[in-house]
Amino acid sequence: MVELKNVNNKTNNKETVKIKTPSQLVGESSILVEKNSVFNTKNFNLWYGDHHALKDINLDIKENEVTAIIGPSGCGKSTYIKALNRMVELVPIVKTAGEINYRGRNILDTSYEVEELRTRVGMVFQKPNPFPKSIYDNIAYGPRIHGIKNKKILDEIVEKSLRGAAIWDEVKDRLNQNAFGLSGGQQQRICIARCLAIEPDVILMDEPTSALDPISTLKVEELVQELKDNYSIIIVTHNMQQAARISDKTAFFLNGEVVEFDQTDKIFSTPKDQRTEDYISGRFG
Ligand SMILES: Nc1ncnc2c1ncn2[C@@H]1O[C@H](COP(=O)(O)OP(=O)(O)OP(=O)(O)O)[C@@H](O)[C@H]1O
Repeated sequence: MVELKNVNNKTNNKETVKIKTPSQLVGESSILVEKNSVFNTKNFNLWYGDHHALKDINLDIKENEVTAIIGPSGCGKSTYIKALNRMVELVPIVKTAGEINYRGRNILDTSYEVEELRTRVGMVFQKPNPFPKSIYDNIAYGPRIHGIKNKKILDEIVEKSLRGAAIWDEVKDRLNQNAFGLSGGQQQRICIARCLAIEPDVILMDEPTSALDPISTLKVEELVQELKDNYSIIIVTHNMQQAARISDKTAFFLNGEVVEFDQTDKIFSTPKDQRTEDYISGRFG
C-alpha cells in the first residue's frame, strides 16, 4: 500500500483513510490519504454556573466531512457546537476548561480574535432567521460588513452564494423582495447562502431542518451533501435517520459526555457501547 503525505498539512492531527482508486478497483493496491483536522477538542469542559454541561470532550473532526452530533434532549449537543464558534460565551455564567483547537490553534486562548473565528466558522440555526431585508441584502450583509462596497463584486457574491445554497433559480427574479416572503425551507437556504457569502471554512448547523416540511428537509439534506466537497459541516440533529443519511461520522452525546464517536455506518450498524445501541434503537431519548 502507498501512503500519500498531504503537503497542505495544517495540523498534526491526522487520520489515514483508504480511498478507492482505479488500481484498487482491479485489485492491485489502495492509496492512503491523510485528512486534516478542522476542530480538535481536547478534554473540553463547560459549566453553566454550577451545572457541568460538557465533561471531558475529546473529538477530532476532519475536514470535508459531515459530522453529526446526536443524543437526547439536554445532553449538550447545542452547547458543544456553540462552543466551536464561541457563541456560548454570550451566556455570562459560562466557564470552560480544556482546549478547542481550530486548524491547530486553541480558540479558547484569550489572544484568539472571536471575529476572526466567526468569519471562518459560520452557523445556521434551528429556525430560519433571515434579516427583515431583501433577499439580496441578506446575502450581501456579511461581505458589506467586511468592507466590500463594489456593486459588481457584491452581485457576484450574491449569485454565487445563492447558487451554492441551491436556491438561485427560485429567487433570481425577486432579489429585491423581502426574505420574509419566502417559505420556511427557502428561508433556511437563504440563511445557508448568507453563511456561504462570508466564505467560511466550517458550517455549524443546529437542527437546521427541524422546523421544515419533508420536501424542504430533503432539499437541505441534499445541499449538505453537496457542500461537504468545499466545507466541513457539523450538524446537530434529533433525527437519527437524517444522521444516518447524510453524515460521515457521528458522535453520540449523553449527559454531557461523548459516549461514542465513529464512522456513521459503524455507529448505526455495530455500536460498541450498549448506551449507543439503546439510544439508536429507540429505547430511550
Ligand atoms: N443558557 C443556559 N443557562 C443554563 N443552563 C443551560 C443554558 N443552556 C443550556 N443549559 C443546560 O445545559 C445542558 C445542555 O443543554 P443543550 O441545549 O446544550 O442540550 P441539547 O442536547 O442541545 O438539548 P436539545 O436537544 O433539547 O436542544 C442542559 O441541561 C441545559 O438545561
